[in-house]
Amino acid sequence: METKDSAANAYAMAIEQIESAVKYMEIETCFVDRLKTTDREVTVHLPVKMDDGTYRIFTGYRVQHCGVYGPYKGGIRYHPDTDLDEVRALAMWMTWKSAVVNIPFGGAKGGVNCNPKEMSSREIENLTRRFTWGLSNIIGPERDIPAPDVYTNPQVMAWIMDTYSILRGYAVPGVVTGKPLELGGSLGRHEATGKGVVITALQACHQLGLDPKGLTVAVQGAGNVGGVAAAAFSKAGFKVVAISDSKGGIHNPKGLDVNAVLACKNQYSCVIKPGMKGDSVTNSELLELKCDILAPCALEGVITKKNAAKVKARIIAEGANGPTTPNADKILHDKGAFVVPDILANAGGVTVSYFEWVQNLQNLLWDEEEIGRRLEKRLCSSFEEVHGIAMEKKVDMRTAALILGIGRVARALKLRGFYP
Ligand SMILES: NC(=O)C1=CN([C@@H]2O[C@H](COP(=O)(O)OP(=O)(O)OC[C@H]3O[C@@H](n4cnc5c(N)ncnc54)[C@H](O)[C@@H]3O)[C@@H](O)[C@H]2O)C=CC1
Ligand SMILES: O=C(O)CCC(=O)C(=O)O
Repeated sequence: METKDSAANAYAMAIEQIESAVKYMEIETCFVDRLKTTDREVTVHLPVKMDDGTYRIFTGYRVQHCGVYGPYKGGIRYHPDTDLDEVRALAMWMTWKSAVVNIPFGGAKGGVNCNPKEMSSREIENLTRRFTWGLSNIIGPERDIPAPDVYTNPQVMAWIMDTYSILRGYAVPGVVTGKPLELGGSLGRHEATGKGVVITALQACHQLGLDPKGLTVAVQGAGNVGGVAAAAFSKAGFKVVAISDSKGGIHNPKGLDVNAVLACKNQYSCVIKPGMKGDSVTNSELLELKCDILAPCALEGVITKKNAAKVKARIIAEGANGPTTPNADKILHDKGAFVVPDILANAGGVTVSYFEWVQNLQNLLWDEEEIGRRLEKRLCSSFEEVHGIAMEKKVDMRTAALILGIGRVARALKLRGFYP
């Protein structure tokens, strides 16, 4: 039961989602209980030398939810609001996501409670090396493979890889994905999540009989996911009418010059500056704009029971993890909105991370065309599977994706010998 209907507790959201999905499944209670708990939760306290010579203690987490399929997998976020419950939820969503796209990874997530915007590059490097050292016994190419998430990037992955490699005594590129290309990163990984949002949104348009040409899109978030998604929507013929970042957004109903907005973000760390064709918009206003597709690509818990009825988009393509609360899901479903859930819409990232890991283990390099082709094929077939379940069981796409993901994980647990 959802009481707060906000991002206040992502873990409560994740548990409520499991409870809704299992109502449509034949699954023993012991599996449900097992999947509501995590395999391992590590909290580390990290003394970090700051540029002024003082030390600050940061708290970091790595939660491994379920590793029945293979190594745990999931990003690491650096954010001032990160806490254990958020990381637990994100780890659970990783388990379902990998299962939905049928990738042999378990779910994990990591986070450090910090504000990287107020830290120098050296301080972030010191923090990252300490964090890696703290996790060094539980991560590794066969154990748990981090990747970028909010406010981390390929450089942070390079520091993780370097620290882990120093501890092992040889270079271990497969310990992280989303690395710089020079260190064994994969072509197409940077673009994968945002492109995946567009690939799955196109599938949703197809299901609804909508011609994508000229459909309007509002994108919340202008980082790795939102920025790439906005550019890919525009390239695919959609009209992007709004883009935001943490400071607010820009809106132009006639369509934005996406490249100019992203160049502004790159140069000035904001999406709007005087002289640009568009009006400023707050992040909450953006969610309620008149548009055909809304792509929340920033943080969790932004579409709630307070604003869901005011969302005008016909398709919600969830680039972010957990942007919609369970109460909001019901409201959106009742008003006929088509939600492409996070564990499908943003699964392009982990899919190409899997390709990166496979390339690292085999010491080979696939070209970008091959990666793009494999990514599209996997996302489209996963969309079809999820949509098929939604039709058969008469449920929304999130419930269908959870039924698929939870079902696969429960079957794997049973085969491994986790019997009632
Ligand atoms: N990077 C990846 O491959 C994947 C990321 N995700 C999810 O996508 C979301 C975004 O992640 P990234 O783009 O990687 O992070 P990022 O750090 O590259 O970008 C985050 C963006 O969100 C904006 N933002 C931060 N707080 C905001 C707020 N309160 N309102 C509006 N915008 C805000 C930032 O300004 C920035 O533009 C997260 O939910 C993450 O878990 C999901 C799958 C894969
Ligand atoms: O690329 C990965 O391994 C995971 C990315 C991630 O953190 C996510 O999908 O939420």
